[in-house]
Amino acid sequence: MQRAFSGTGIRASEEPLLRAGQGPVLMQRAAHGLATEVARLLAEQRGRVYGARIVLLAGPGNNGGDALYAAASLVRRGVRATAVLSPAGTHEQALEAFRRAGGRTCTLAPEADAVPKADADTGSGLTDGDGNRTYAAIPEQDWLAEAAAADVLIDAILGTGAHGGLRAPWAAAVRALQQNAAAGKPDALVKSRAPLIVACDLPSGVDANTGELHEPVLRAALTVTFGAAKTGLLVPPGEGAAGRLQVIDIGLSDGLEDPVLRRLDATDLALLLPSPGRDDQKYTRGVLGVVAGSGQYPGAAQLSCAGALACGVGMIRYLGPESVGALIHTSSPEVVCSQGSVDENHVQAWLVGPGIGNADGSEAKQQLQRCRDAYDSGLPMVADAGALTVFPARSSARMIPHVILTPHAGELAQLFQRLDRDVSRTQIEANGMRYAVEAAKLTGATVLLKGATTLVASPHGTVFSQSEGTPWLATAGSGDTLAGIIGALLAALAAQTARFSSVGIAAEDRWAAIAAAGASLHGRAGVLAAAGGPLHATALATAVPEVWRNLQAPGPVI
Ligand SMILES: NC(=O)C1=CN([C@@H]2O[C@H](COP(=O)(O)OP(=O)(O)OC[C@H]3O[C@@H](n4cnc5c(N)ncnc54)[C@H](O)[C@@H]3O)[C@@H](O)[C@H]2O)[C@@H](O)CC1
Ligand SMILES: [K+]
Repeated sequence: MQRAFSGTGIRASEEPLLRAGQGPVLMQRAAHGLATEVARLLAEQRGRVYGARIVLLAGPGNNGGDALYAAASLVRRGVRATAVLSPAGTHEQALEAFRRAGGRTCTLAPEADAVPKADADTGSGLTDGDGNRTYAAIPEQDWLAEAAAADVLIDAILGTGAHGGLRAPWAAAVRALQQNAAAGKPDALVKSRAPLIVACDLPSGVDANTGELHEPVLRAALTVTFGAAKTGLLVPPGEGAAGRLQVIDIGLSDGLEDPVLRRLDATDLALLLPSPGRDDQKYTRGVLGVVAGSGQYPGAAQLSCAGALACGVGMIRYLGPESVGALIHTSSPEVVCSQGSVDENHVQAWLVGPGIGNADGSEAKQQLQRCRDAYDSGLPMVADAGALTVFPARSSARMIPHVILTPHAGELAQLFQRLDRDVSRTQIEANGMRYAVEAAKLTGATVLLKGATTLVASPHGTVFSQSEGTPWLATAGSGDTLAGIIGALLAALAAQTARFSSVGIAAEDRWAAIAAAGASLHGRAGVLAAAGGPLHATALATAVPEVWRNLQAPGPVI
């Protein structure tokens, strides 16, 4: 399981080490990790490190210091490195090391434009007329051209000490880089690809605690982060700006408190996914009740059932219009369909809401009533799509973590409105973690916020973040399948608290873990079904069993 900590928490864990004079050691570990990862990237891209060109944007704090030390060691391996420095100052020892190694520098002008001035104390030689050491500087205004020609651009402007976004002159410098990239520079005749951007610790402008973006932000291909993953790198929109994440161990683990956020990995899934015991029968393996579909949206019911069946549910009892039941029978004859009531059906969990429609007709009213009855039954349930409009009407003021709400950002905004909280879809997209957590607290339910990165917030404060999917998953019917997958896992796993404790998840957080496991399975199935190309939702459920088999392959299942 991957764990992420707030930037503030990581800084707090560094404090005792800094007081003990370990700061320089930590910085050297960070710099070594960054240099190793950049060298690896250069070797992958170019076949060798020697002769590569890098540019680093070095801010005034330790983040810039890390990158300057890293670049110094790369220069010693034959890399041509240019550091763009902050007019507000630079980590002095790191700058000295960089210059001694042969790195070139220029300093941004303090004003708002991006035109740099050459360093006053620099020249092209190694000593001046008085025998004082001098260092190489690049001519004025050349850093943008140097950046365009570079293989790698290191963003080391701000780290965990940042307050808000970039200010002048760095904001102007980053915008100038972005404009060059948008204009197609570098010229394809000169160089075939734009520089790969590597973020030092985190992309500058990403809030380490929340993942909020303070534009302008350079989108990184790789983020090399130190000590532990920062929360902001595993939640949207920060995760999108961070690219691939590489965590460098610098020896902080002893001081790290409880993680803010967790991410289930393949090993966790293999341990958590249900598998039938010798004496199991269909009723003990989990019976899922499904209230989905309408004359208007019959496919949503079919897809939900297909998602649940793909997860090996013991039985599905479908409640809904006869016409929808008939369609389900043609695609999934194993589903038991009826038009009965919730009370008449014995199940372990309910999945309610996909495609139930929002018309005022008697059919839709009956489906909505079934959704309410399922909620009143007190059984574990997934409330998706149409069911979100009735759950919860007001803050429940009690804990109902066994109720998993699965909104996308727009549906979550509507949920907030029903709770008299004015939060827009845009606000939710800009800070998903904050609002998923708030919605879970207000409703007492478990809230799964769908997106490229799916967040699951438990009302007890635990947050999971899963990001295994592909953008091809943004297609009609994808959410219905996800709801079915989670419903099946809920029916099978709700009572199996020991399974969760075996991977370090408290019983009270198992609901959120089930939702996260469902999101992970769904994302993996999407990647498999898409295979790099387009995907349609019916292919998703078909892909789930193969994902499942591959997960179970590496080791024994408890
Ligand atoms: N503290 C430690 O023990 C370690 C820190 N490390 C590195 O140090 C970084 C944190 O270093 P710092 O605390 O020096 O912080 P930063 O390097 O993030 O920079 C802080 C500096 O930037 C300025 N600043 C803050 N917000 C700004 C903004 N929006 N626009 C312009 N300037 C702004 C501040 O005035 C301050 O001078 C980490 O991200 C990591 O890269 C690593 O070397 C590992 C060890
Ligand atoms: K940075």
